[in-house]
Amino acid sequence: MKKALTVAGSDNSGGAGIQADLKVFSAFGIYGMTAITSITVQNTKGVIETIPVNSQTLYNQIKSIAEDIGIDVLKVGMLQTAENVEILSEAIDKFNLNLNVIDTVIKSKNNKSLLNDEAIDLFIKKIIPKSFIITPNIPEAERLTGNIIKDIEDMKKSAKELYKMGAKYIVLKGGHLPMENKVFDIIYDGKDFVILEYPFVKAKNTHGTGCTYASAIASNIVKQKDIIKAIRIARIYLQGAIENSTDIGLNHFWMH
Ligand SMILES: Nc1ncnc2c1ncn2[C@@H]1O[C@H](COP(=O)(O)OP(=O)(O)OP(=O)(O)O)[C@@H](O)[C@H]1O
Ligand SMILES: Cc1ncc(CO)c(N)n1
Repeated sequence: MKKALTVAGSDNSGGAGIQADLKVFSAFGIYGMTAITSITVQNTKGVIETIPVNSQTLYNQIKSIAEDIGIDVLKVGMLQTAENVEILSEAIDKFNLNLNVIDTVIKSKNNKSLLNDEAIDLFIKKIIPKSFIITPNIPEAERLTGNIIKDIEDMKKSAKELYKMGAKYIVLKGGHLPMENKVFDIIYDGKDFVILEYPFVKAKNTHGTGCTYASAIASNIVKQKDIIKAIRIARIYLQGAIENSTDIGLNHFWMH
């Protein structure tokens, strides 16, 4: 059984963060493990409170798993503090966590900060160059590049600039920019663009789509070498989770 570690915040409402990641790993038959960066208080309406975990405790959580059970793939979500960014960078080097999916979480849907302003430059400097895949949404890509993104051409331009920051694959998610009832994700590997096009679903609650997508990608890149195929499988799974969602949120187990 492949083993995945998620380094992320706890979402007590179960839709995003650590809780979503563990559901996704389970749906794909992956053994899921956690290193919690922040305890958040949230519900279907949004994030109410965030309490960061001490960065040494974060490091110890990663170390205890890396030195014992082992980590086949790493998924990273909310980090909240500069100290957590710094310690994660050390842990990636120390434990060779090079097969990873880094979700560039900056803000929640209700605009609550999930990565402090002073941590963003450090994240660009220390984490993006060590990333295998990064998965920014449109506002995050705008914040990281300084660009304004209004259409697919803008998405492609920003994907190229994000690639130059050092990740091997960029998955620029277009959920915030629906066009004619369609959503587009742009994948860029430094050479070619792949565009994934899906119908926009008028779901009541899509809380946690970003976390769910990133952990589905992590679950699949550890199973097979064709990265584009792995991302496609993750996107099909995500669409099913959205289409089968309820008022509470995504249905992570729609395949079962
Ligand atoms: N209503 C929708 N219908 C279909 N696909 C969607 C919808 N909303 C989001 N998606 C898809 O979900 C994925 C995540 O997109 P989005 O840009 O919303 O990420 P996110 O903002 O990081 O998510 P979150 O912050 O809620 O975790 C993308 O693949 C996007 O295309
Ligand atoms: C813990 C956590 N991570 C990420 C997000 C972004 O969806 C959230 N709302 N909560």
